[in-house]
Amino acid sequence: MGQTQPSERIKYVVEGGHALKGEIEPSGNKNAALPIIAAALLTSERVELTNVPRIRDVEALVELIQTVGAKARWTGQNALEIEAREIRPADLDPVLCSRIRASILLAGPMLARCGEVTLPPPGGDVIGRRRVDTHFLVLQQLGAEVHLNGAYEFRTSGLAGADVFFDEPSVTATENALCAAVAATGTTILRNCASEPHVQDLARFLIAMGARIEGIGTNTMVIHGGTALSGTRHRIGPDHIEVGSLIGLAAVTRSEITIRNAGVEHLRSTLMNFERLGIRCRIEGDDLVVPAGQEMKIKPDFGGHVPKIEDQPWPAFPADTMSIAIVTATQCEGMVLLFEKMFESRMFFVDKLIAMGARIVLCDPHRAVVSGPAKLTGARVESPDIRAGMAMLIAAMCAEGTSTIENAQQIERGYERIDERLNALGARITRIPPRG
Ligand SMILES: CC(=O)N[C@H]1[C@@H](OP(=O)(O)OP(=O)(O)OC[C@H]2O[C@@H](n3ccc(=O)[nH]c3=O)[C@H](O)[C@@H]2O)O[C@H](CO)[C@@H](O)[C@@H]1O
Ligand SMILES: C=C(OP(=O)(O)O)C(=O)O
Repeated sequence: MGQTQPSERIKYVVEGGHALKGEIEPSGNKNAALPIIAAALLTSERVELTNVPRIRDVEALVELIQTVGAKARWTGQNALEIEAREIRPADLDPVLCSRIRASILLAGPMLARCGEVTLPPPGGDVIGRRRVDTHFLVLQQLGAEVHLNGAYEFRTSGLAGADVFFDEPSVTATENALCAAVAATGTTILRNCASEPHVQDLARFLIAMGARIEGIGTNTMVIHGGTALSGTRHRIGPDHIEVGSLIGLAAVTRSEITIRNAGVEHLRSTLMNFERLGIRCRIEGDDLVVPAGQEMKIKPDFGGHVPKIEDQPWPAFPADTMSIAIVTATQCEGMVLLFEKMFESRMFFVDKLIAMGARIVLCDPHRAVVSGPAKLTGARVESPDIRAGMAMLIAAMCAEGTSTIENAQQIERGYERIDERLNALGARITRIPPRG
């Protein structure tokens, strides 16, 4: 079922300096598809999902739900059917779990269906410490016992609603709590929880299954648990991080592109921060036009002070768009501080941009000052994580000469057929090996 083997090394050879033109549609949101696939285990009935991104992380989670007994079948390029008639808390492959962060998302649904699950530690992007404490905190309050024994052992004799306060608005912990709470008896209140578009999408999916959830899109959700959950059909929403990536890409390559069905209601903080870099987009219905000839002048704060782009929990600027903002800023006139608060090593990739000619001072693991514009030159670089990989692809596309991006399978964990889709707009990306 996997499109590429885990051990397969992929590289992109990119010829820089080509402007793009045309229309593109974002894929479904990876971080919505993952909890929704896990939540399909909550019912024994058939769930039909469309607009599922066909990416490595999704393929890995599909393999994991098959291990516990679910039947999963791709019925189209982006259509996935799941039927979890009989589920058992089988041993999950530690290597597969360590490849994706989302393996932890099986905790809530498996507790609800089987009363137990043992999960090897999750993986995901290597961008700093990936804490799981919030997952334990919230699931314990909903009636689970958690033991650390190399793997994480979750067990419950019955989930019960509770008034839960999150120590931080963790995205995947909120998703686990939602799945546990819909199956718990009584009412649950989740306070200080996450509210990202993918959390909202999961909540809507659960409602379509029969759950009762209030407060979607806010940091307090109320769940009236214990309702019977049935099969349903659901379309995964567009990936707002991919939209942010496309905006940055269009701006630095001086291209005009139209992003169709961009999910504009989720783009306010993204658009606001690109405007700080002198990049303005036009909203036309649910499409987003990135016009050519952007000003690309960083707007100082009032009084001429250096402005700041910082990530924060939703609805503020998403952490996953930070690497894209950094590479985009290298092509803008002026100076800006980029402040990443969530992960200790997400910014380390800037040394690769510096090697290409970018003017960046990494002040500490969380803050970088970018001064632009800088002429970038093609180089051989390696992608450490999904978003840094995309940032390097963007850099390579606006650089003079040819670049090679090694470890591009990282990019493909999060972006579907990105080489093909960008080449259709005029990019020159050669994937090695070619797609089979
Ligand atoms: C599969 C999935 O959905 N992955 C996303 C999810 O990961 P994930 O759910 O793993 O990330 P969390 O939301 O739990 O937290 C991420 C990190 O940020 C820190 N933290 C969190 C909240 C906060 O207000 N302040 C803060 O500093 C945490 O300590 C942690 O180190 O959310 C992250 C933050 O949006 C994204 O980068 C990931 O793409
Ligand atoms: C950090 C990311 O993903 P994950 O949490 O799956 O590692 C990301 O999508 O940028």
